[in-house]
Amino acid sequence: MPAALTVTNLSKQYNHNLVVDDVSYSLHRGEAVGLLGANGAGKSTMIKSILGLVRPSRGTIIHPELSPAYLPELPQLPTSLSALALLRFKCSALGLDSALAEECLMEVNLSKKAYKQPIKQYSKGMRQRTALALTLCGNPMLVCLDEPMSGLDALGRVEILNLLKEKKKQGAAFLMSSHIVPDMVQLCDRVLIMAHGRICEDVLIQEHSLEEAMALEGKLALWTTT
Ligand SMILES: Nc1ncnc2c1ncn2[C@@H]1O[C@H](COP(=O)(O)OP(=O)(O)OP(=O)(O)O)[C@@H](O)[C@H]1O
Repeated sequence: MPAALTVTNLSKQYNHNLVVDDVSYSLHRGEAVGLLGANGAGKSTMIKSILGLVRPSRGTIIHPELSPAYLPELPQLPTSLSALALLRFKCSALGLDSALAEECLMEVNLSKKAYKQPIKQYSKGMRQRTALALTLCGNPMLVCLDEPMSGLDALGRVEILNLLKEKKKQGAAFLMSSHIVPDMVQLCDRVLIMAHGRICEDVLIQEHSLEEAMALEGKLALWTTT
């Protein structure tokens, strides 16, 4: 099966600061890969390079998707629109039936009474659910998520993890950056530990268990203190 994403010898330098340093990995359909590392390790820069938002200094990025779906770390939503209007707009841009807009909002469990309210009246978690619905609308096959659980309460995190697991089962490939290790372990099949722009370790996740999350926290601590 062809890879959903292949990154080869990717580097990004800002002036004299090498923030992504000769990184290579691939991601297959139905696979989720996590990016774990301290603040400034280069996770967001790597994701933005894949999306073409940052021009790499060196290396190649290959994916069959015309434009991968993206949830930015700080989603900017048009706050005068309602979630429903926004999702209808996205459906029509993708050539999909606008009736799907409501389904997308139901998937992320946005409260029904918020559907027609302007986004400026939403809480942080409601905005995050709307941004996730927008990202997942149309069932994209390659999805880059930067801190997807940001602002979600405990139940919301479980709901969204279950949704992402379901999309993964349907064949979507995920590249996800997060600081919440137990969430990452639940979804991801591999976790790349990053420090100073490099991949220090590629950790296989087999059981998706709390024990694996604790072991991963330990490995992360080792790499971020050296
Ligand atoms: N536009 C830019 N110009 C110059 N330096 C930048 C730019 N964007 C990011 N950097 C630098 O690149 C490095 C990596 O940043 P990046 O945002 O990729 O880190 P991160 O791992 O996503 O961190 P966090 O966990 O805090 O989100 C940091 O040192 C940051 O200051």
